[in-house]
Amino acid sequence: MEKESSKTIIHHNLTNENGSNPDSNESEFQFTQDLSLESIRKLHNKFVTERNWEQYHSPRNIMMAMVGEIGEIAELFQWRNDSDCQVGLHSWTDEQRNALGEELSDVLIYLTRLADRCHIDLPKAVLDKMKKNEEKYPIDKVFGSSKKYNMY
Ligand SMILES: Nc1ccn([C@H]2C[C@H](O)[C@@H](COP(=O)(O)OP(=O)(O)OP(=O)(O)O)O2)c(=O)n1
Repeated sequence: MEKESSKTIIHHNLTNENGSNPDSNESEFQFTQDLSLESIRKLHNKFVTERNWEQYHSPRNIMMAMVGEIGEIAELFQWRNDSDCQVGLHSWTDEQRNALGEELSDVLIYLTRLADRCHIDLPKAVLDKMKKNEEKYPIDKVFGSSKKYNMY
């Protein structure tokens, strides 16, 4: 049987038999299409090689850089009240939203770099993990509940 691409598998998981996503409608938030983890890995690899920075990019250094960037995300949220942290972050200024986008990007860039430096095929690992999550949390058992799997 022909091997299904990651893209096809994701499409199957997110759509019903009519090809539409049962969990969303057209007006809901979506990402820009078609930026794969592999393309991020390649772009960043080029950026690093052009600067002769591979020597600094050990798995441990990249892991620490990623944690630092996660701290920068936490800083953008710290001391805000609940009403300022609602879905969509509509009360944030454009400047604050741009800053968040930059920090999230730094984390994603370092995450793909960390997977690359550890020779972990991240897209495959994500699909495998999603499958495991689905098996561990069957919809009929967990619907509407946020308990951990060992509490059912
Ligand atoms: N040795 C490095 C340094 C930077 N970068 C790349 C990956 C990140 O996307 C971004 C991080 O850059 P900075 O360390 O300058 O961090 P910030 O952009 O968060 O700046 P600041 O710390 O001033 O907020 O640059 C990298 O790959 N390797």
